[in-house]
Amino acid sequence: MKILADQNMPLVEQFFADFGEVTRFDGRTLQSEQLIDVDVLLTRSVTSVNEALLIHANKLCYVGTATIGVDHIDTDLLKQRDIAFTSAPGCNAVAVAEYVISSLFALCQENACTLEHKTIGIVGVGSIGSCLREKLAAFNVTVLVCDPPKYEAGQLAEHTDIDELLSKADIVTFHVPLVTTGKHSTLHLMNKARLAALKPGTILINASRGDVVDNHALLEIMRAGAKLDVVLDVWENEPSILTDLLEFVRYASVHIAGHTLEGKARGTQMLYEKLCELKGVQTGKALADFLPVPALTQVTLQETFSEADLGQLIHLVYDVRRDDGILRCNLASEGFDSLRKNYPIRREFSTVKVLDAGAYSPLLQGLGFVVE
Ligand SMILES: NC(=O)c1ccc[n+]([C@@H]2O[C@H](COP(=O)([O-])OP(=O)(O)OC[C@H]3O[C@@H](n4cnc5c(N)ncnc54)[C@H](O)[C@@H]3O)[C@@H](O)[C@H]2O)c1
Ligand SMILES: O=C(O)[C@H](O)[C@H](O)COP(=O)(O)O
Repeated sequence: MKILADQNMPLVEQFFADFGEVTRFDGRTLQSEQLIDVDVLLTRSVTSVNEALLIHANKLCYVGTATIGVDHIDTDLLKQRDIAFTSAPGCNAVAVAEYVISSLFALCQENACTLEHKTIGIVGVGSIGSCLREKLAAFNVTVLVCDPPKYEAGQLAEHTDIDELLSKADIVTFHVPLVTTGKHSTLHLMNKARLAALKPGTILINASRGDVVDNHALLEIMRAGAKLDVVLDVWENEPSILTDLLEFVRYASVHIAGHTLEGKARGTQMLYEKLCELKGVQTGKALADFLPVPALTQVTLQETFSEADLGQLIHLVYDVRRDDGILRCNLASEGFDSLRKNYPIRREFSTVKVLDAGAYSPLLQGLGFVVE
């Protein structure tokens, strides 16, 4: 079996070698000829899997994307051609939720405020939105959620209309798929009118897809003096992003919110499990067999630890400002894709055991730390 895998996908050889020969490709430049005689295609979000790419795919029987978003895949075409397909739902939900938590604590530190009594609007309450909601549950905050498709399907008990949510929220964070048609389209969900209507001081976070926020409109209102704390992980027209926006963005990163080692590796594992299912073989390999020991494994809290120190603990594991620095210092010389490819190792909160957490145990557990 010939397996073609994106070069930025970890652990493919470890998981897939028993199925056949693994060849790597550059996700942005994959050509249709490279799919001749290929049985399995494993992609990330930068490869459009469409008619043009599959024109020479004479043996393709399985396509997997190690991502949650599937806006780069023509799933109808795969169905028509009887090619099995899977994405990796939930693989990086924890990673993105931790990106948001890290951003919020960094902003609180720099703005000399706390999360207490803030109203946080989560738009899109799927894997990521729900994970973030759970992490925020132990804090004294009001969480408003907006997810019309889920609400209409009876899968969400409460729901706040987007415009009402935007009018009330101190913090609004987007976790929707990119949908370009229909009544729940998310293309420019944050258009100029909605951006302009945000209260001064609002924190606006987009770690979903760049096109969900109209970047030119955002630039326009920021240039006109809007007072927003903007955090952008995703951008319109990646990798050629609107660099003029950077000076108005508090934390900017290169679409890496989901790129913890665990998040990326879970994606590969999920594609492996699907292939095992398709081939009717047992899944003999687990993530824990391959993940390296993290650099930081244990932290002991002292009696003096208080909620004011929480940011320090969170940022020990992951500080979004590292990634902001990477983008600002290297974008011009390295380029967006290269910074994604060479993203430094990042681990999840669950890789760190917190000792002597005492009264902070529930809060820390809720955030995802292991508490003993
Ligand atoms: N920045 C990153 O690294 C990164 C990582 C993972 C996912 N993502 C993006 O985040 C998106 C969400 O991920 P997820 O795992 O939570 O997906 P998910 O499919 O589990 O959840 C998405 C939710 O958005 C809801 N939704 C759809 N249209 C909506 C609308 N118009 N308004 C409000 N809600 C709407 C859906 O009903 C669903 O509940 C992905 O589609 C992907 O594009 C980005
Ligand atoms: O949709 C997703 O899962 C993410 O956007 C994904 O983690 C990031 O994209 P990629 O690294 O696959 O290009």
